[in-house]
Amino acid sequence: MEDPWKREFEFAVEVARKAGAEIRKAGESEIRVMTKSCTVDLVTKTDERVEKIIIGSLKEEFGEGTHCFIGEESVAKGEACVLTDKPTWIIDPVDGTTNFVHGFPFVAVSIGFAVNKELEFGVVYSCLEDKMYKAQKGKGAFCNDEPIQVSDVQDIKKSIIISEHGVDRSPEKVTKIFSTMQKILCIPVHGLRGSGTAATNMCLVACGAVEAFFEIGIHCWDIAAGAVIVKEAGGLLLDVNGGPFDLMSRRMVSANSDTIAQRIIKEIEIFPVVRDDALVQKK
Ligand SMILES: O=P(O)(O)O[C@@H]1[C@H](O)[C@@H](O)[C@H](O)[C@@H](O)[C@@H]1O
Ligand SMILES: [Mg+2]
Repeated sequence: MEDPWKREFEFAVEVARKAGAEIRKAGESEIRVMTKSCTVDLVTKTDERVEKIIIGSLKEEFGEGTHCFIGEESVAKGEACVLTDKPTWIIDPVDGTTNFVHGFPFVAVSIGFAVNKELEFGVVYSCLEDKMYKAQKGKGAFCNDEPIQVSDVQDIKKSIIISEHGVDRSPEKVTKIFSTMQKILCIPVHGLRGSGTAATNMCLVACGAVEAFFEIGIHCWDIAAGAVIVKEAGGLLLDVNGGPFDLMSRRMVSANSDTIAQRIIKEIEIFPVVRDDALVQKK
């Protein structure tokens, strides 16, 4: 099978590893914490610096203007968040920023790549675990170059489900989030987990450590890379209402099978979120 984006894929792995080393080094010294949308939506100088390193390296390697970029911290500063047909890098420089600030050991660099709005490959580097997850469309999923695949558990009562509460602390949303988690827990499932980073959660689905991850409130940069990795590991992605996966919708279910996905979807109490491509952009 032809491999038109091989060079971009291989370079993305290199850049993710370099970015991970920067994050580990930064974690050894004072971390300056700032906030974005609310007091618990944290960002650090490391997030911003690492995103600049990633995008700068990609522009240097592939030229200015040939590719588009959607980066979490660039969007936070007002850059557009619109997916066009052009080759587009979808980047979360530090997924699990709150974990990074607290020294909780799950922090990932997430680099997705889409062409004609189709995800071509994804790289997630869990840098404190030194686990490099990667996948190209049609070519399987790997962790540290070993093939990975989703769990074969079909009985929801023998599953672990992973989700996150996000940064929105409004009572109506928190109630829906925890009511959903309570319903799933009391199916009962073996357990509920949350690593604190969507990208890592998706890789845990891909390697069979958990059966499904769902979340309402994530962003395209949290899940673009993980989406390819889950699919190439034999999993599937859906909207939380059971419809087709929509990268920009800020909600999704990723699972090892449709059986598990549909059982989870039955319990999810949906609340509205503003799409990534409807975010107000810099004038
Ligand atoms: O803000 P980052 O750390 O990039 O993303 C985090 C996780 O990916 C997500 O799952 C979590 O719910 C979110 O709160 C947090 O922003
Ligand atoms: Mg992030």
